Amino acid sequence: MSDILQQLAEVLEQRKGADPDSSYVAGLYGKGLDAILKKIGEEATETVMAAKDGDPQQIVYETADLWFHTLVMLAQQGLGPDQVLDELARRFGLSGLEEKANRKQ
Ligand SMILES: N=c1c2ncn([C@@H]3O[C@H](COP(=O)(O)OP(=O)(O)OP(=O)(O)O)[C@@H](O)[C@H]3O)c2ncn1[C@@H]1O[C@H](COP(=O)(O)O)[C@@H](O)[C@H]1O
Repeated sequence: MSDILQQLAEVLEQRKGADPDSSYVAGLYGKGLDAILKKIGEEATETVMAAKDGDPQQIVYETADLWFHTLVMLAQQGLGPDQVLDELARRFGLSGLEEKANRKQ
């Protein structure tokens, strides 16, 4: 797995239980799941708008914001990037149609 995803996941774990005023992530945890999900929605919209504008730097910036907030959501739910990467690895090599067929079972 990407080193930075692993390192970031570890920091996100460390922020659990921290004073909400002590950091951005601790503050998000303190606000609860709905606040985290709201950020994901906002960052997804900003990513879409960046892609429509076609500015490569902005697309990367907004996608990083989206990934980051998704990682916060995973951590809040007791999950991490490992599980998502494992799922992508499981799908790798399957065609889209095979993956779709698997979902129906
Ligand atoms: N990668 C990030 C990261 N990406 C984005 N952000 C924050 O996510 C927010 C993005 O939201 P917006 O673009 O809407 O900006 P904003 O208006 O300032 O957002 P709000 O504060 O109003 O929600 C900003 O506050 C960014 O600073 C991040 N905050 C933290 N990290 C990582 O998380 C680690 C832990 O962060 P702390 O808990 O703050 O120490 C840090 O060491 C970083 O590695």
